Amino acid sequence: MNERVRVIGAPLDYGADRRGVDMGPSAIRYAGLAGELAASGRTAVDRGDLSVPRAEERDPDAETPVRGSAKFLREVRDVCERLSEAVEDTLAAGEFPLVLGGDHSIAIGSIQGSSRNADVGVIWFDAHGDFNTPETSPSGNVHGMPMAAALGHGSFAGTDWANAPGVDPENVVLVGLRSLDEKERLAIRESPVTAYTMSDIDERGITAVTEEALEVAGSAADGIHVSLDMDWLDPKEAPGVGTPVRGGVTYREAHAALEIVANRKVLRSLEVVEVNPILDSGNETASLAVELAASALGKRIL
Ligand SMILES: NC(=[NH2+])NCCC[C@H](N)C(=O)O
Ligand SMILES: [Mn+2]
Ligand SMILES: [Mn+2]
Repeated sequence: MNERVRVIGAPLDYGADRRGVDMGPSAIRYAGLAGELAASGRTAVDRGDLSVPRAEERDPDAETPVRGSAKFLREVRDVCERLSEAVEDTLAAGEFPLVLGGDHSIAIGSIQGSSRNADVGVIWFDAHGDFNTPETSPSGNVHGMPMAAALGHGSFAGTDWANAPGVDPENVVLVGLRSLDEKERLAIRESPVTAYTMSDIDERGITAVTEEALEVAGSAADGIHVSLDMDWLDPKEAPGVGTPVRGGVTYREAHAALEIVANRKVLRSLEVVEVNPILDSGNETASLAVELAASALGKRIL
């Protein structure tokens, strides 16, 4: 893993129907990101935020190049294209990309950038599968689609900006699922991706599940992209998210999982998404996002 960390903010809220998640990068920095990265033994450079046009000036239903419903897809595409380049440049410079969301649609850009000309596995810590397509999505929100977009499902097939050909679905692992839409559920079952629900974590424990996830994702030759959706955690720990679902992982389980990720030394890129300061209480979700990023990057107590 590269010692120098490059922080890239992606203050995008077009993929979610809740405003406020665009303030995530700011809240995460305010919660002490720089200090925690230093405490993880990393040298960090903050490249600031990608620019995102204001939503008030945009038309959610402006014509999009796909069938079905995908709100603000043009805007999501615009930001993801620039994010993909930023992540690719970071890796080319020998630095580690840490992407701050923004809603989860930014994963389309970070996964593509991380896997450009590389063989990369993905671990997706999330209450949701984010495996909808514009055809199956009940909401039309693109933050429910990034995993399907990366793998080229539905009308994302053959869309250069969205697909990540360097990611083999055999090396994709979803961890912590507890809220799936009906068609999304079938798509996950039919796909070669590996999925662990909260019941798997209940039965086998977070340590065994994370180790197995690393085994599966880690068979990709060039490392793993970890996508951490803060709604993976129980809403009691992380209230500041747009789509909370009861019954998530605890504070300790989340730290344990990310420490195990760090121990493997296969992490290639990391993103933390869906922090919504408007819905948060006392910036605690942003603080937790900072702590968990530090654990993933190797911070230890002793
Ligand atoms: N990244 C997220 N928080 N995704 C939530 C997705 C919710 C729902 N499954 C949808 O597609 O609309
Ligand atoms: Mn989620
Ligand atoms: Mn998500």
